[in-house]
Amino acid sequence: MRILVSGGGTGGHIYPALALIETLKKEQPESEVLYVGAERGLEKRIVPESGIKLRTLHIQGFKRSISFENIKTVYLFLKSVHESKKIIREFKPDVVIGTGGYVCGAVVYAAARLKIPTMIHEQNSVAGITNKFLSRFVDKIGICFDDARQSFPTEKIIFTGNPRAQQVAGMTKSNRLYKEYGLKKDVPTVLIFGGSQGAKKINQASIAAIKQFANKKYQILFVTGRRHYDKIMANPATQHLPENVFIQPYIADMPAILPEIECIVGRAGATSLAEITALGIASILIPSPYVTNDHQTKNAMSLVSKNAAKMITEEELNGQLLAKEIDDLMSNTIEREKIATNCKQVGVPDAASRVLNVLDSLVNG
Ligand SMILES: CC(=O)N[C@H]1[C@@H](OP(=O)(O)OP(=O)(O)OC[C@H]2O[C@@H](n3ccc(=O)[nH]c3=O)[C@H](O)[C@@H]2O)O[C@H](CO)[C@@H](O)[C@@H]1O
Repeated sequence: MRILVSGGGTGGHIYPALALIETLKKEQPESEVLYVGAERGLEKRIVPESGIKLRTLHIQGFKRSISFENIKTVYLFLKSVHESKKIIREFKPDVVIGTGGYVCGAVVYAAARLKIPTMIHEQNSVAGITNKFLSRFVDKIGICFDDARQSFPTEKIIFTGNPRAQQVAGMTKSNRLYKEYGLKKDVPTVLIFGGSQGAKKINQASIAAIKQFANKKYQILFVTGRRHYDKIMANPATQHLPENVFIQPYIADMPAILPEIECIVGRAGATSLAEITALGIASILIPSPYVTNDHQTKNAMSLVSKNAAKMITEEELNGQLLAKEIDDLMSNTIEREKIATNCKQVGVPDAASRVLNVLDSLVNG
């Protein structure tokens, strides 16, 4: 199969695409893949690191308020559609899939106009603007939450789950935390991170909680996000860290460390939730209130309502509450294991194969 993949902006749209490509390479090693991303997206770094061919487009997202920038956005979109058609004619894909983010708006739209079979993958419980726009033109739509059905034409929808779940589900404990990140062996680990970009409020609360983490029976791996790291490491509160607190800017290979994590504290981005549910890890979710239609709260509630995760709102978040919630969960093994078991029940560990089946059916009829 020749497949053109597009999606980007943030890790939540890129990692599902990469997981899909990984499964494709395993199941159909002769297939050819081209990734089209945005010049300014996180994909520019992440995709080549995975050894996948990348072409980029100069494109930007719409501002929510009316502004002059949006005129530029329309111009860049039309230019990118034109550019995408050129890339598609050169690469000659059998099928094109978009995994969200504005860049795939231009690429998938161009493919549909050229009558190439197309699919989009929606990771969230509420559709993003790009996928909503594309839903009119594409052949199939893969979803991960039943709530997303409301956003799309029923006849195109297939429940697939998020391909990243399959990548993570195949992982086993590897002692990576100890060998690569210097954490202690055989001490339960709490991972704190704010999505693929880091989250300022979660970072502030974590810094405020550092002293309260000292002398606990668990250790903390606090991942700040690359752009916040230097400032955080210059903060007086991080100068003398307790022995059980470790700080990193970013974890390049998150699936490899997740099997070693006892509890996750983080945003409720859809791809993070796919990972958490694939393995069954207890979590305390702090949804970002800054995303379209508050979709992270809806993502989080889909787990909280099944007692498959705990939740703190960003409004109530502070260092004291964060330290207390972590301590309560880490001190109560029975509750933690119950949450982890419920969490695993909602996972879709074969999601990448499910998406590939849809793509195969589009190509082979
Ligand atoms: C602010 C924003 O627009 N967020 C959206 C974005 O989130 P964001 O990009 O933060 O995405 P997710 O939380 O869904 O996924 C983050 C991904 O980055 C990985 N990771 C994170 C930190 C790290 O150090 N290393 C690493 O590899 C995680 O393992 C995960 O695979 O896309 C998601 C779609 O999936 C949406 O649900 C989120 O609402």
